[in-house]
Amino acid sequence: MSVSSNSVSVFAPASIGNVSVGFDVLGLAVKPVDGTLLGDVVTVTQVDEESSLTVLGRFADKLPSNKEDNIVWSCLILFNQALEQANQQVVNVALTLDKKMPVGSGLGSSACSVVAALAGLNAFYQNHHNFSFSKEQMLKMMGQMEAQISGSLHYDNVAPCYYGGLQLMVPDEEIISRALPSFDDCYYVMAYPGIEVSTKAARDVLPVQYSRADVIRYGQNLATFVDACHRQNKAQAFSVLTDVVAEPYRKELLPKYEQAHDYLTSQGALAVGISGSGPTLFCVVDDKQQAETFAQWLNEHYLQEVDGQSHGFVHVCKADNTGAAELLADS
Ligand SMILES: Nc1ncnc2c1ncn2[C@@H]1O[C@H](COP(=O)(O)OP(=O)(O)OP(=O)(O)O)[C@@H](O)[C@H]1O
Ligand SMILES: N[C@@H](CCO)C(=O)O
Repeated sequence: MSVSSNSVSVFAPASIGNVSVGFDVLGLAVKPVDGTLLGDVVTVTQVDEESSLTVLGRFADKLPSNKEDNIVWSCLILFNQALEQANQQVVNVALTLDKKMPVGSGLGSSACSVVAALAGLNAFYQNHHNFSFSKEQMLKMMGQMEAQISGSLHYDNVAPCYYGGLQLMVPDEEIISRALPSFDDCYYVMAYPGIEVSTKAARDVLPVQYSRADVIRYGQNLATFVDACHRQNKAQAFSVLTDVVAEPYRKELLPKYEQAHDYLTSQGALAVGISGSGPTLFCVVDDKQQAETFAQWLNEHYLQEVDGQSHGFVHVCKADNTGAAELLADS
């Protein structure tokens, strides 16, 4: 991708929301080991004419055709309001969204667009107008946009997507998210089956109340996982990666999920779970060859055909510790 002197392009990566044990409070950014850009790219270019939005890319036709209904446009409006409040000059920009991420996939698709747009605008103003908002201010705006599109405020996709790595949401408005040490030798096999599950629909199937036993198990699993991350104890971390909040209810929405989960677990996967609100499945291993073998199996057994066509894909990934990143010319 080439970037002209008055424009900035930012890439924002896919993420695993919840990571099984932290419903709405844990998220991990991931990147394919083969170098594929799994995420969205937004380019911001200063123009004399009115501001505009162009949508390109493999999944562009899955988005509303009206620019006002695209979350990237809402990001521009929010960012411009924030500039005015900060007494900064607002300039007209042409935005281009390269929509590489399937919508309703559980890969944090809307978060990728939100983060690429807002981080792109911030980098543009920093590079060309010598002004930028702080990372904390940016993350708050990202959360606001994610809430607008998905109907509820959860940072578990935008925080890892923006900051990179494994992020834990903390109940402090000034901090919002803390980085946890992740397991950098692990592979995350991400299998998107090619069907759409809306985040709202996947939240609607969840119970309103949970039993005391589930609450205790949830707290113990999350606490044990966080402790194991800090001590870099992989065996302990993945032995408790069991979701008692969402997976038991959401798996009904995901054809072939349960069979895939049971097969991969029986073959030695360290953990298998639903990425975000699904339908993407993630599977953790610490051996590259095993990751490739599982990826092949998931390609053959988890992807679905819709109207005779398959839109799914499988990627062998690692943790993306960079998060949103400016793309340099010709990168
Ligand atoms: N740039 C955009 N990217 C993604 N979704 C968008 C965008 N603009 C508007 N939308 C709309 O927002 C809704 C996003 O729904 P949802 O939250 O289920 O998707 P998602 O964020 O892609 O899901 P997930 O987090 O599971 O990947 C869809 O109806 C989609 O058409
Ligand atoms: N934590 C959110 C993530 C959505 O991608 C959920 O599971 O509903």
